[in-house]
Amino acid sequence: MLSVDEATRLVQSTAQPLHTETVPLAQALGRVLREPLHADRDFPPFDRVAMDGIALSYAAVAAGQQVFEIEHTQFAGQAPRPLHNPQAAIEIMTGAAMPPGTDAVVRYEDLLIAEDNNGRRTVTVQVPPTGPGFNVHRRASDRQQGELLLPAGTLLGPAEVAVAATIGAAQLLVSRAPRVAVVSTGDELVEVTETPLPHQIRRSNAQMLQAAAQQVGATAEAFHFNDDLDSLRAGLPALLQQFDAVLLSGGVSKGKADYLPQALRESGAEQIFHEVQQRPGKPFWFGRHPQGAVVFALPGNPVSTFVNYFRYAAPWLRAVQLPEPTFAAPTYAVLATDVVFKPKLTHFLLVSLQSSPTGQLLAYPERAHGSGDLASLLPSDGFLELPAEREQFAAGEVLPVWRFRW
Ligand SMILES: Nc1nc2c(c(=O)[nH]1)N[C@H]1C(S)=C(S)[C@@H](COP(=O)(O)OP(=O)(O)OC[C@H]3O[C@@H](n4cnc5c(N)ncnc54)[C@H](O)[C@@H]3O)O[C@H]1N2
Ligand code: MOO
Repeated sequence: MLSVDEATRLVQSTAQPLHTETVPLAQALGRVLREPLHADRDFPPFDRVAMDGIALSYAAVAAGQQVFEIEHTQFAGQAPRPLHNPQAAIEIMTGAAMPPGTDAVVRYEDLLIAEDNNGRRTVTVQVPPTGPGFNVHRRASDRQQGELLLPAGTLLGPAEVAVAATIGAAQLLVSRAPRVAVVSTGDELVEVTETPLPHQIRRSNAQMLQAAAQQVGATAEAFHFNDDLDSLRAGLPALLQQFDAVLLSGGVSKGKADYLPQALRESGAEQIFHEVQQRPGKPFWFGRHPQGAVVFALPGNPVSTFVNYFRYAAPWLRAVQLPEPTFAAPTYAVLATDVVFKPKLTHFLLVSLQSSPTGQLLAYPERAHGSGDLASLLPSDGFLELPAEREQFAAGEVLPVWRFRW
């Protein structure tokens, strides 16, 4: 049977970059940038006043001057008017451009302003600036015009959206969202809005996969088939041709109604593998339509579907949005208790994660009644990957962790 590493390599080998599209900045969150973005101006674009107070020439302070006449007041957004008399000062606000002739700023907290009967205002500097540039955010001190800010392949979060906004990138070239068909199979499954009979359950896996695919920037449509070879044969070919990925749950193990591997093959999908040396999720079927979708047919037990989605499908859905598909390396956590797992299978162990006072990420195994225990996902933050070669895992061991909650 295929190892988890071999299965991972085969899944990764099917990732091809998706085409691009242009979206308005307001819709770019969570998308992957497919063009490099450079600074249109220096950051900051002018010598920026960093404190509310007065701007003056440091040379006057260095010469021992403490009292300055205020020539005028300048607000942010006003074109700067120069300082005429180098022994005077300009009252000034944070965000304004430094007026020509000034090079240092004194905060209101460090000065006293007095006004005489003629409305003439003078300022006494109580805490002098220590040099030119004091309380000034210097032009180009952060980034220079033309510098690369966001390379192609950057995942756009709020910080990236802000940087795109500041350089005037109102439209962004991003990866097209992966189009995903989410397919549940099974006669026991009813709609979420229905009241199940005693022997039925609601279709939770399809909702889960749809939500999870949306989380990585995909658009996901849901479909359902009963355990019936003819309806699978009739419905699957269109899905395989129209979508980038088809995520199925259920119908892939040894049951008499587990028709999916056969129906997928008859619908034009090539099997790449069936069954991986892992728990949960051993019956995982993976394949591809030569002109269409990559197919993740995940075992139907809810935890099995969930864990296998995050272990194989989510990284794939992220990778195909990159200019050159690459797969993020796993992160690591410290096992908090001893664990014994005897089968010769890679074990995906549900854990909750806590940061220790010494800065370690500690993984606490969560109680779970096997891969049918949907509710065991609730206290869990991710799953550890325990290698198949060993049975005993000691508290303190560092192991790969796949997080589904941050
Ligand atoms: N003889 C064997 N039986 C089973 C094996 C095996 O190796 N030999 N493997 C077991 C393992 S491991 C798993 S996992 C399951 C997976 O089987 P299927 O992928 O064929 O899934 P189903 O039988 O269709 O369903 C399993 C279970 O999950 C529930 N389910 C399915 N779809 C959904 C959904 N959309 N929402 C909520 N729940 C769903 C379904 O009702 C079943 O209870 O097979 C073992 N059997
Ligand atoms: O894949 Mo099954 O989930 O081992 O129970």
